[in-house]
Amino acid sequence: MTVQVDRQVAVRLDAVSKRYGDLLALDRVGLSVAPGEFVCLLGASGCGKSTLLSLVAGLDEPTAGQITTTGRRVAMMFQEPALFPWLTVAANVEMAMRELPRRERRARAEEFLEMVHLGGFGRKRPHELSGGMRQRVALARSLAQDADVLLMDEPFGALDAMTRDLLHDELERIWRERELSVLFVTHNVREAVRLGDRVVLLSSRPGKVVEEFPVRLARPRRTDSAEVATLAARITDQLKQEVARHAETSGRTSAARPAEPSPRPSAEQTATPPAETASAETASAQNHTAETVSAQNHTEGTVSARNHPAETASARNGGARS
Ligand SMILES: Nc1ncnc2c1ncn2[C@@H]1O[C@H](COP(=O)(O)OP(=O)(O)OP(=O)(O)O)[C@@H](O)[C@H]1O
Repeated sequence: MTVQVDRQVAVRLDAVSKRYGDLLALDRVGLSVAPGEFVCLLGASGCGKSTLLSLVAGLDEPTAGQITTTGRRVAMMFQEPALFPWLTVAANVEMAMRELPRRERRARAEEFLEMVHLGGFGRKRPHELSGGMRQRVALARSLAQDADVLLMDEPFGALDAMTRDLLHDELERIWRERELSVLFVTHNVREAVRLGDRVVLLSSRPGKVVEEFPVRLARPRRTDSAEVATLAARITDQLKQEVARHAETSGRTSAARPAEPSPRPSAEQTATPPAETASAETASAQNHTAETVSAQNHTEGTVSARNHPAETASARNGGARS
């Protein structure tokens, strides 16, 4: 493993591949996120988006290639907030700051809860909060890790449209205020255009970067604005082509070889994505987190660099894994 510091990028993947047995999940992916940049990652179900995030988080190792992160700390947020149900909201946030003295931890937890507009909810238990509020707690916990790189795996996928809109606004505000670098996975093309400085499209298995779309629209954006819709439609067209191309390729492959059982519905097995969302392909949205992140890591909620030994070198000091 090479360790290097590069302050010019928050995250960089150089020719990163990941193989699970016979399955090539990612194929020589090249991608970078600049410090302070917000990059959204889109692609059909099963193209390797979560795999990519877990490699960057250090939860798994690439089969080939190199990953460089320069963040002091990398925090990860999942679709399910995974809070400890027996702890109060404040204690859940404090968990991310175990190295601090108790009094300081408490004060800082309250600050972070204020930041996500949950001041005064610290004594509640997670079950007393709505889904959106729980996700805010998860966001507060990520921030409490003092992360400057935030990896987000469909964090708002399970929320209703109105709550999602509100959280988009809050995430955008916090991203700006704290100068975070964000790599955000979503199936929702409009969400990607609403939030991203850049939208990166991954091909279907194996996952590979097929196109990048800079989003040059003024902020704050509205998910339902004409400008967002126009770019989202362009990206959706490209995504559809990619899904169709993959269906053709895998059709040829399966004609040559007997089909292997698939652990989850793939893009080509389901309906063509409707305009501006890739999520029609994903019957797996609910299963997703459970499938790709171990229960243990997940219980830790926002997995911090500190909590994961493999992340330590890169996340704390900036470093590269290969
Ligand atoms: N631990 C694992 N062991 C074996 N195969 C895996 C593992 N994790 C992921 N895969 C496979 O790798 C491929 C990519 O999975 P991944 O979850 O990264 O895709 P995704 O794009 O995030 O999917 P979705 O959009 O449905 O969440 C899939 O075919 C999946 O079945």
